[in-house]
Amino acid sequence: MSTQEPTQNPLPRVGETAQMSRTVTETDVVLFAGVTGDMNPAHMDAVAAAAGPFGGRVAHGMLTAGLVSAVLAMRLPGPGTIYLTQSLRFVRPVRIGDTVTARVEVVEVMERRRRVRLATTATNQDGETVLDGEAVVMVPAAG
Ligand SMILES: C[C@@H](O)CC(=O)SCCNC(=O)CCNC(=O)[C@H](O)C(C)(C)COP(=O)(O)OP(=O)(O)OC[C@H]1O[C@@H](n2cnc3c(N)ncnc32)[C@H](O)[C@@H]1OP(=O)(O)O
Repeated sequence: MSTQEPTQNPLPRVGETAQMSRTVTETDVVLFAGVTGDMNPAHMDAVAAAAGPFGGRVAHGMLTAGLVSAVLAMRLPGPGTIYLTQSLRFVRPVRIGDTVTARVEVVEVMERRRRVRLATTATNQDGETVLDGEAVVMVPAAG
């Protein structure tokens, strides 16, 4: 019989950062439209989108936001993370072929309730911010 306490998932520290990059493809946009049902012509119809505010098709804003979710889940805090809240500002459009880097930075750790607040941003290949916001997540003690 073991008398050892079970180990807990570690909480991150304020100032820790993580990021992931992805080049957004035609396939990404079409698959995202199919999964969500968001067939907005701004994403799916080149002719209609050409007459729109961006002069062409753009990626779904929530696809870009999904890249933030991926960083939270896979890097920081990492696997097991549970989303609680996420604010978002879509600052610039993301076009097919753009390489988006989603980045998160820990700004507050609430140890007792195992909650973490993070600044969340995404930039394009030119270093321009395309999305910013803030997330609060829970880091379960186990799992
Ligand atoms: C439903 C889905 O299918 C649709 C999508 O997913 S569309 C894809 C996701 N969205 C985007 O790609 C939009 C990207 N955003 C932009 O390109 C720009 O924000 C804009 C062109 C929409 C507006 O830019 P601009 O005209 O330059 O605006 P200003 O800088 O002049 O600001 C005017 C005021 O508006 C405020 N503001 C601007 N952008 C945002 C934003 N994303 N969220 C909240 N507020 C925004 C800005 O702060 C100014 O406010 P102020 O009080 O006057 O300072």
